[in-house]
Amino acid sequence: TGCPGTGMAFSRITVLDPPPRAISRGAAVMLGSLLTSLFLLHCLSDRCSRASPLKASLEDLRSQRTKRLLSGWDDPEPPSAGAAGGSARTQVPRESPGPSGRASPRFAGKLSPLGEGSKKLPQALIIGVKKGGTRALLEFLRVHPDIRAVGAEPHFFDRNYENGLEWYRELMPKTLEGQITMEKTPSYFVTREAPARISAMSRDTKLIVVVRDPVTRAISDYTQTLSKKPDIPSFESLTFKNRTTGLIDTSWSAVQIGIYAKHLDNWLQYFPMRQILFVSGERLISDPAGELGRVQDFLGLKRIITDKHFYFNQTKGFPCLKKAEGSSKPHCLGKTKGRTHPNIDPEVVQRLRDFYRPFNMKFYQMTGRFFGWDD
Ligand SMILES: Nc1ncnc2c1ncn2[C@@H]1O[C@H](COP(=O)(O)OS(=O)(=O)O)[C@@H](OP(=O)(O)O)[C@H]1O
Repeated sequence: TGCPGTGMAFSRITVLDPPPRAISRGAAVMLGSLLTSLFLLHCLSDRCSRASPLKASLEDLRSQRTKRLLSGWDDPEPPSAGAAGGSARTQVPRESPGPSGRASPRFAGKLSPLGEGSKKLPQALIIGVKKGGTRALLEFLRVHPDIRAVGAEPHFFDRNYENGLEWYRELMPKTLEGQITMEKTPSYFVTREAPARISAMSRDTKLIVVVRDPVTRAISDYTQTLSKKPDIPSFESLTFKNRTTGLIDTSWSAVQIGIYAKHLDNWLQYFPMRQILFVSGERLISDPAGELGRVQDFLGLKRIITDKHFYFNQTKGFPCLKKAEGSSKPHCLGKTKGRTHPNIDPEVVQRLRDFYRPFNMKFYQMTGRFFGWDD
């Protein structure tokens, strides 16, 4: 009646004369261990986690949320090819497949052939100004082998801050040692919270602001809105609080954004002037290589982008790249850059010039650069 005897008897019985119940128990044990081994093998090959329907649906939800957030970007210019910039050292296709296997038009980055490098938080940002020429500057900078940039506007420090720095870092292209990660979101310049938030990410962040005559900037801004909503009131009527008294409506964002001195004051509470570079939007058109030279110096990079990279496209009326980054073809910015502006009543333009003059003077004084908007 002892245990060993029972065991022997059991094993003998199962081999020689298995009763039906013993067979099914034995088979169940074998099947169970077989299935367990298979499952373990499956997990070792890293498939079990992906096979989990719960996890899959959580990931779907997460990526859907990110997609929703990203689709809210207001840059009307879809990144021309490949949303993230790349290195000239790594001549590979501009778009890399997203998690779905398809190239994501906005954030697809140009990876180095082995996908090496790591995603880092940006060390330099183009923070403004809206309609200043920020897209042109970013597209030109991306030609530099030591710059990698997100093409779309992440709007992290204004709209998406609650997503956290990890979310932000994930948007960045991979960089190798010595390469600078960049992004541009022109609304940062006028976002009250942006300086503190960027400083909290890193006090050493280099900031670039492309500025343009505030009057033409306002008209450009209005032209963009008009292209999306053709029914809006005229520029002239939006400019004034009261047309007869000539009181300018400073709460209209097209006017507000151009009061550069006021916005700059806010940045200077958090960043020293030496960490901010002002690029002339006008010179970026008339002498792109000159402005790019200043930017490369500011970023501590070798002056690789020179005159040789640009040609003036007569049809477009703007400088274009002889070879776009990662390509051998000439490249101009898209149709939404360099729009024809509507004619504005010259009296209204003059009234705006008078309005901006003192702010411009203050801005020249603060930056130590004369931008020549009030000649
Ligand atoms: N090389 C080149 N090609 C085309 N356009 C150029 C270029 N350099 C500067 N610009 C000027 O850029 C203006 C658009 O500015 P942004 O790119 O900052 O606009 S946005 O805030 O991102 O919407 C855009 O304004 P509009 O002319 O009003 O369309 C251009 O004047």
